[in-house]
Amino acid sequence: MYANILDGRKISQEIRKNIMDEVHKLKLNYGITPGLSVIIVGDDEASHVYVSMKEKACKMVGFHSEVYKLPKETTQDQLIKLIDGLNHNDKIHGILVQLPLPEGIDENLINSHILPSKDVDGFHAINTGNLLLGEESFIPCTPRGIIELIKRTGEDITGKHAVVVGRSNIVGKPVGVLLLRENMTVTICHSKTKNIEEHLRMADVIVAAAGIPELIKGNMIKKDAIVIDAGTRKVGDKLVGDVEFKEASKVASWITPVPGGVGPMTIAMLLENTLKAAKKKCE
Ligand SMILES: NC(=O)C1=CN([C@@H]2O[C@H](COP(=O)(O)OP(=O)(O)OC[C@H]3O[C@@H](n4cnc5c(N)ncnc54)[C@H](OP(=O)(O)O)[C@@H]3O)[C@@H](O)[C@H]2O)C=CC1
Ligand SMILES: Nc1nc(=O)c2c([nH]1)NC[C@@H]1CN(c3ccc(C(=O)N[C@@H](CCC(=O)O)C(=O)O)cc3)C=[N+]21
Repeated sequence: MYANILDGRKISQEIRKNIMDEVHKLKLNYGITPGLSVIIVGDDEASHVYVSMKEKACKMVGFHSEVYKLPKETTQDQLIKLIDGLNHNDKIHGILVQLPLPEGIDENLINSHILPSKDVDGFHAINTGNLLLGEESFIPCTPRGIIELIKRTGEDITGKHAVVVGRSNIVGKPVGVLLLRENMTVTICHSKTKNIEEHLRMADVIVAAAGIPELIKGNMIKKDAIVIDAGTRKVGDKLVGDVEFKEASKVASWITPVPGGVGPMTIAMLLENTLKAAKKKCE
């Protein structure tokens, strides 16, 4: 094993500890308890697992947390009414609608019904636009977690080449924007990219977010690259990333494991965003 491991579990624990302290101060000085509402529609098993992880994390740091579990037949209008109520609820500082939503519900439309100041996922068009403009905004949790992991390597990435695999609105695209903000030169690959291996071999930083188990092999990675694997896919009863971990860790300088890499960081960043939303109440 050549690579250093970026231990998302450990880093997220440190972040949570800080959040816990901040929550304590916020309660003591302002009487505010950060509150997060999570809405989940339908009965996708993996989504329910993620939501209960979020709920548990909220409880651990002393947040007020509410989960709304709605049947898959829920209409767009019903969902909007629920969001409207939460927008007006003073106990709630952050609202998250778990994706994907059942067919027939417009995700962008739903996300843009959340007040931008409570949009802790950063998926509202206003937050998305501000991210692109370089203005203050809520930054999506997984991309934020990925940048935090890269920073923890301590390596200077200025002017170096990043290759992102995946262009979704929740991971690939925003992570590309954030890497650009870190002064990297960014290539974004996707399912139509013809010469993906060629791009990968040039990368100083690889961010994998395709959701294809072990798509990226060890021999596609440049020596000493930083490899961040956001992919998570159940194969049998194992959770597998987009990177062939064993081979990749023989060439990369830093690598994230799956599980225990990007996943826990996503949740830590959700807590940070919710804390930030609650703190705005004290300004
Ligand atoms: N750890 C965490 O906290 C999180 C993990 N995830 C995981 O990250 C992965 C991606 O999630 P998400 O962005 O929502 O997924 P999407 O399915 O929305 O997007 C996948 C992206 O990967 C691209 N892609 C698919 N196949 C290939 C291929 N063979 N070569 C290159 N690119 C390909 C797609 O291209 P195209 O656009 O052309 O279709 C698309 O842009 C999943 O495994 C998901 O579980 C997601 C969110 C959080
Ligand atoms: N509105 C919205 N916001 C999201 O942030 C969001 C979403 N929808 N839909 C789905 C994806 C996925 N996601 C994960 C969060 C944590 C882990 C995580 O902590 N995973 C653990 C393992 C968990 C397990 O064992 O299954 C790990 O990687 O170590 C994974 C995935 C957030 N997402």
